[in-house]
Amino acid sequence: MAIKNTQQEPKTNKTKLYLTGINIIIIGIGFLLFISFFSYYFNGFQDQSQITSLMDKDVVAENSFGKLGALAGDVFIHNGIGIAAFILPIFLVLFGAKKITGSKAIKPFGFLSKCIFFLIWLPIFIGFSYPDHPEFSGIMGFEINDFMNSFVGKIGVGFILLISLVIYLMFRYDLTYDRFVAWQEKRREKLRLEKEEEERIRLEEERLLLEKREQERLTEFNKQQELKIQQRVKEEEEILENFNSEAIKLNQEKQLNEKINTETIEVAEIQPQSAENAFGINSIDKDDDDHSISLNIIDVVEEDVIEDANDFKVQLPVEEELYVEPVTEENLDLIEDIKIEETGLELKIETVQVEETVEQAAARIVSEQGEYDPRKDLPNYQFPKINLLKKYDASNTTMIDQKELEANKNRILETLNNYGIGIESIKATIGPTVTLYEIVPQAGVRISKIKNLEDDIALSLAALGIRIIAPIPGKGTIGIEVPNSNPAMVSMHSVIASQKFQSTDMELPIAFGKTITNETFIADLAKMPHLLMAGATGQGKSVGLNAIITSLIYKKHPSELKFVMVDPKKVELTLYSKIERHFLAKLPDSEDAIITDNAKVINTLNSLCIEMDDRYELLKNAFVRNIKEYNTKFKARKLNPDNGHRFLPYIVLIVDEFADLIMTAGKEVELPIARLAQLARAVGIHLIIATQRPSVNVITGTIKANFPGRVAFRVTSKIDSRTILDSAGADQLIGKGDMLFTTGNELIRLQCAFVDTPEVDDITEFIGEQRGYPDAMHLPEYVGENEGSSVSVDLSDRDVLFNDAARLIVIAQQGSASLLQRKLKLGYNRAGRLIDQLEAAGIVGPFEGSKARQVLVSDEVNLEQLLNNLN
Ligand SMILES: Nc1ncnc2c1ncn2[C@@H]1O[C@H](COP(=O)(O)OP(=O)(O)OP(=O)(O)O)[C@@H](O)[C@H]1O
Repeated sequence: MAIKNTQQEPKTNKTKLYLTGINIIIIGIGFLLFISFFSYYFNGFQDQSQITSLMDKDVVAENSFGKLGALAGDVFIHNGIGIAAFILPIFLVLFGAKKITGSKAIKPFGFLSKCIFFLIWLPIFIGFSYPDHPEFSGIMGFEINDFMNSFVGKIGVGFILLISLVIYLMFRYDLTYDRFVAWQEKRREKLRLEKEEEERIRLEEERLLLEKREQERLTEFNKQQELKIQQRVKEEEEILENFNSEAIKLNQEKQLNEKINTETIEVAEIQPQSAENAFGINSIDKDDDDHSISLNIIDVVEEDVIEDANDFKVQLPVEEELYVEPVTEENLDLIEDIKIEETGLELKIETVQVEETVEQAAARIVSEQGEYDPRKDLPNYQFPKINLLKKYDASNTTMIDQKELEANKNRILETLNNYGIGIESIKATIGPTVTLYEIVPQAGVRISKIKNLEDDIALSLAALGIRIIAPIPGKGTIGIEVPNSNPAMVSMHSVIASQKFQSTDMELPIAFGKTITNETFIADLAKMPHLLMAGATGQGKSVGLNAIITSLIYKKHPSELKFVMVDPKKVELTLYSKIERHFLAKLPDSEDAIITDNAKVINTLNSLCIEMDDRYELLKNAFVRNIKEYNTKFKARKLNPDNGHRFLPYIVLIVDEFADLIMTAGKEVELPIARLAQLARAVGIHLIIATQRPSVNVITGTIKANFPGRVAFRVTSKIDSRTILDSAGADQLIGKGDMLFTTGNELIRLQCAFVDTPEVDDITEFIGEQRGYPDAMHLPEYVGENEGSSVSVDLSDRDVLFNDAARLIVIAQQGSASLLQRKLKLGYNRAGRLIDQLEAAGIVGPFEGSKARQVLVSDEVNLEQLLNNLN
């Protein structure tokens, strides 16, 4: 057997060799035909005329493959199928190559089956489209087309060609109508996604542009601030220089006095021990009658001449020699001892007290008077009672019934099942308005698949507001939030009365409402530190604002918290005017504490910026970093109120309709808001801004970046939701206080607590009837750029400090507002106004940029005359 096998092998090899040879010939023929066909298109016309005499030896064909090539071209192209004839040599080459290599990648019959249709269709099509070029359609294509043309007409031929191509493609590519529709849908989806992406990019670009502009504006603002500071520093340096030259003058005078003293002592024949010892003795008067000497002594500690004070009477006979020690704080006691024990002199000396340190002084005052209690201003103030809030019907809080739960569960499972998604387990958590179904999908199910079924699940549950959280952060499950058919109302009463709120130690606790697990949810505004609220109209924004204000009022004493309320809608916050004297802050010259006029908003916001700067100054001087540390230090009486220190209440700015403000006042509002949002957190100024329209030109990049706390009630579009929350979701809420809250991390779905207008009315009434402060807290004055110009100065309405300011300026011969600020302890604005009045009265010259103003009155005598004239 083994021998037989070895004999067979060379035989098979040989067959293979033969076959390879044959296949090489086939490939060769393929190439030959291909080149012949190709060449035919260039030389076929010349060869055509000689085609009948090709057998004649003298006839030379132009074709690259000679007569044979010319013949092949004539048969296959001219008399055959035209350009479609190229299919044949390609097939031959592929066939031969396949047979030799055995490669699966080469599929000659696959190629042929794809092209066979075109062997017929293409010649007819070319004959139909280019009847003047039979060399491309071949006689066959030309004739068939001609025949069909006479039979069904030109349109008929075109129609048949088209139909046949469509049918061929349908079979070839399996193109059913469903697939066509699916393809269409896919295309539409792609277009939609592209559009969305374009929109996103556009919005992003818009946001970046606005941010850039914002940045530029802020840089400009900072530059101006810096210039102002530089000017102020310069003014102060000049004043310091003046003081120095004054000091030098004084020193010279003092030295002159010393000289005179030495001379006086010489006259009295009392020699100081040394030259230094004489320091401190201003003059010595000798009285010969009662043998006494009066020493007029300079207070060395203060380095100031204390005129006719400290007149030490030294009782001694003139003959006795007196050694006067240098007068310093330490040796005053010593002198006293010496005078009584050794010399028997009676020296009347004021006792020098050892200075207390700040800590010691604070401890002493605290032990005498106790810590500073800001609430002592209104000692009898009563916090609003909990029963002012309505409980609402208990049946309102009944939970979702079992049947609904079961039905929802089944529908969810069914829907997922229809899409081939298996579930391992499902769990329901019932919230006040929404029930959360948590599902664990079977291994291998893609989360995005479930997320995509959001609409299908909503459809099967026939409910609005389905939100799918895939996955729930930190849980590894997928959440499907389904609104309850009978939502329960979360009353403000229930959240305020909750243990969590009552025992919280947050600085500014806000009880928003309840979570999906029915827990009371409280957040600290001081930590947030600013809050942005958005929601379409009627979705619970105003109720939300009332809930926030109510929470704060229930926790804070009027001395600890002030609201600045801006209400362009004029009706939402008016109720709070009753607590003006307790909880509100306003500009000194405004009548209403609730600001409804947009022009006033600008002044108020700028005034808040001044308050912020003032507070930063106080914090800096107290060496603390934030309001909490500052107030603790102040309560411990470590900060002296004489140095301007005061207890700082939190200030919460509430703007009800921000979009309206931006529309009317634009950048003038945006700039101070952005400044406050960026800087005010440490000094206890917090912002709550609500808007119906969360579009990018209302909520600009800078504002957004500084408002990490966001609340979204229901909005109308995904884009709005993205603008406010940076993600979709708010468009799927169900309204009526259903809200999403975030501080930058996860989104929390909450049911906002409901507080009705009559309840707010009762609370404000309760507080308003109690004794309050004489007026709302006054914010620093702000004089707008236009208001402060000298044109509007009315000299008949001069500041009460006008005369003092004028004298100060004339004595110092320096027209600077900061001098007035320091010496008269004024705010920047009042000092600025005084300077304007002084200018109008002709006491100082006009504003000269960075230089101090010129003083036009040379001395006090002239000034007094001028002031008399003015009076
Ligand atoms: N937390 C809530 N619980 C129950 N119902 C609510 C809640 N919040 C709002 N609603 C209902 O929705 C209605 C509209 O709420 P609200 O006035 O707060 O809307 P809004 O967003 O301020 O509208 P607008 O912007 O037009 O002032 C309320 O009258 C109330 O019936």
